[in-house]
Amino acid sequence: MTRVAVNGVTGQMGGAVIEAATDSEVVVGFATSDVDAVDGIPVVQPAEAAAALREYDVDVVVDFAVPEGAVTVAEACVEAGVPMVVGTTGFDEDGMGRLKDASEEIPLLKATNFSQGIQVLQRLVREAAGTLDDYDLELMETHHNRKVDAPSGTANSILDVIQEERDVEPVYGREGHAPRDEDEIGVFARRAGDIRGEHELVLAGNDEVLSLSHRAEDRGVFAAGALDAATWLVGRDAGWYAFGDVVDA
Ligand SMILES: NC(=O)C1=CN([C@@H]2O[C@H](COP(=O)(O)OP(=O)(O)OC[C@H]3O[C@@H](n4cnc5c(N)ncnc54)[C@H](O)[C@@H]3O)[C@@H](O)[C@H]2O)C=CC1
Ligand SMILES: O=C(O)C1=N[C@H](C(=O)O)C[C@H](O)C1
Repeated sequence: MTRVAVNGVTGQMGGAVIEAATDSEVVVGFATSDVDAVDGIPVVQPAEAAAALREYDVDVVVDFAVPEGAVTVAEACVEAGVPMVVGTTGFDEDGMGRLKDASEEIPLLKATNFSQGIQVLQRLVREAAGTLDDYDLELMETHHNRKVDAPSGTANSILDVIQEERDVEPVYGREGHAPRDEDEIGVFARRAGDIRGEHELVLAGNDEVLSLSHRAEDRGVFAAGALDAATWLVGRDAGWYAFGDVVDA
């Protein structure tokens, strides 16, 4: 059974991973929270992660924390020689660079969204944006009121796909009095209630509208995808991997 450490173990996703871990075993967690254990699982401060990875004989780390915490634990994984699945979003350029550096030494798989549905949505977006190349594009995401990064990592990943197909410039929200430039893509982030994660791309033109959307119903979908990725990653060569590699396996 794969022995998993969860970074961000006291968070919403940490709890979802613990609940979803039926074919894997969560043996230790990392968090800055002032608790000794969660559901009987020992909680260790991130600064002690390298020693804990050895002590608990961890096969792989699953991360859903904050960017600075993910980088700290990635560097502990390099020290301990342990693969890492990174689910945290909202990294700046420095953080992404430090994750890439870690992937020179360990297998590291990063995904802004561990649902298979979003993987398929991104493939549909590529086809639609490339084919309907003169349609106006507008992107909206909606999440719970505790989410601190905006737009979502998933929305940014969808934008990356679109910008590989179309020469568009994001406009983050709109206010004032001005016409829409044809090379704009409006990007909107809504925060309300406990919405798990909704994403919609609208493609409008030629007297028709195409809408591509995804709604996560439970955090378990992300936890299951991350655990599948974790099991898949163990034993692979050092390098930078994507969730699409797992979905296509
Ligand atoms: N890739 C994916 O499929 C998904 C990604 N996420 C991302 O996962 C992250 C966490 O989301 P939630 O669980 O909702 O957040 P949360 O706020 O509920 O949990 C964050 C956790 O990180 C811990 N933490 C804070 N500072 C830390 C540090 N320096 N080192 C280690 N741990 C630290 C907190 O104690 C807490 O346990 C966010 O970036 C979110 O966007 C969330 C769902 C799915
Ligand atoms: O914070 C969340 O909850 C989620 N964050 C990820 C993101 O930023 O895209 C993935 C998912 O949408 C849920």
